[in-house]
Amino acid sequence: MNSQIQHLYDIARKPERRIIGLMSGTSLDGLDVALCRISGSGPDTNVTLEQFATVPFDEELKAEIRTIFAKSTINFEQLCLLNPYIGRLHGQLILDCLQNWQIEPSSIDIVASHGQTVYHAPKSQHRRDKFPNATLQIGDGDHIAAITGILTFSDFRQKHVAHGGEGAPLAVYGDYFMFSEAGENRILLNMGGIANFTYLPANGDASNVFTTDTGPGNTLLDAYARKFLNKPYDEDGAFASLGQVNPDLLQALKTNHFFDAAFPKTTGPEVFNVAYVEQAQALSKTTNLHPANLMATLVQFSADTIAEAIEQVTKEDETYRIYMSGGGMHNPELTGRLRQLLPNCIFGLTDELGINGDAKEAVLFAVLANESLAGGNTSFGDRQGVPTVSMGKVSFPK
Ligand SMILES: Nc1ncnc2c1ncn2[C@@H]1O[C@H](COP(=O)(O)OP(=O)(O)OP(=O)(O)O)[C@@H](O)[C@H]1O
Ligand SMILES: CC(=O)N[C@H]1[C@@H]2OC[C@@H](O2)[C@@H](O)[C@@H]1O[C@H](C)C(=O)O
Repeated sequence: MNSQIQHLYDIARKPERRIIGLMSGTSLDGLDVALCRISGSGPDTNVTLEQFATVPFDEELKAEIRTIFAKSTINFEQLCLLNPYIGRLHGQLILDCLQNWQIEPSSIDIVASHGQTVYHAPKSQHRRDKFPNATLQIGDGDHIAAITGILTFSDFRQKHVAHGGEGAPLAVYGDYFMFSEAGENRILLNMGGIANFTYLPANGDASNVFTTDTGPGNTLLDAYARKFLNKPYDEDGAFASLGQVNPDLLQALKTNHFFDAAFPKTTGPEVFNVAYVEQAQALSKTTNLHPANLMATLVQFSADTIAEAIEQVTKEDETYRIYMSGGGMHNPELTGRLRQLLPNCIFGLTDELGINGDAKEAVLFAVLANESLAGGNTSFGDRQGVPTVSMGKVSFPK
């Protein structure tokens, strides 16, 4: 037997595994590196976050990725070059983090890498009947395994697509395994570039659990922060706080079939981008809006669409706790508006549940790899969008 197969088998049988989860999201802010200690599987999964770092991307790398990111027409050579480049870079960043933390790479069992999404195209978006849901993440796992010498799981989303899902959101699995609590209706709200939430009913019934994207989180705010402020984001919503919401533009922004589609559903910056906003401005005759008013309207757009989606799963006579994560939780303009819109919900952070909200998505991929190794038995019912599968492809270091 190939000794690497034996090694994989041995890791799968361990009572506890050390797994590094990696996430580089739609905001292109940096690589989230979460070193987790995980035991059990399925609803008995136990995660301790040992270390966490976000390694910021420099402007040069962001610019390279942006040449192909969420664009329907790109330079194919650039895509081909970035695939191994990002894999090697992620591998090197893992080694750097381990060195900072004074941890030997040989003590890590698995790397679980999301990669960089470069294009996301569910059927509802591409609308070409003969083609399935589609999504593409790059930063090949073979390069991460070769550089780090650590067994690597990667490319988690394709299996979800192969079983009828849209390849996202995958948060449903990790959120159910880590955060489901009998007796409490929970909503795990992640506000990254795109916002999504997981609904965890108090009865703990896996067949009622789902995660759905709600639309933009920070992606439009960041795009206009780059444009108006020459900064990667509007820190603490300071610029947005100077503006007034324009109701006509807000209405035009909310006019899109994505918001009428049933849960679970996904989207990305392929839809919600500067061109989308410019079109809404043209339709609502608000092209001359003051930049601060535009920013305030975009914050309201994110808040309204998140709140309206959450209202669809909440009942007036029940209590819900919302646990926030993702960069948007740091923006008081966004969270303040959400609190106003959802007065019946009690707001907190996933940190209260033991997982740092900035690390949550990276932890998810560690949990998914753990499930592929040691679980895979939890049924989420026979629903499209939450297939019961083991995700991730294996890369051996040699
Ligand atoms: N202090 C702050 N004030 C305002 N916004 C902030 C602040 N801190 C972080 N953010 C926002 O959070 C973003 C990063 O969020 P996060 O890392 O969760 O995104 P992501 O993981 O790339 O996205 P996705 O979940 O869509 O893949 C930043 O680009 C910025 O918009
Ligand atoms: C295709 C893709 O990368 N989607 C991301 C993105 O970022 C947030 C939202 O859009 C979510 O659908 C997903 O990531 C999280 C980790 C998920 O799959 O749950």
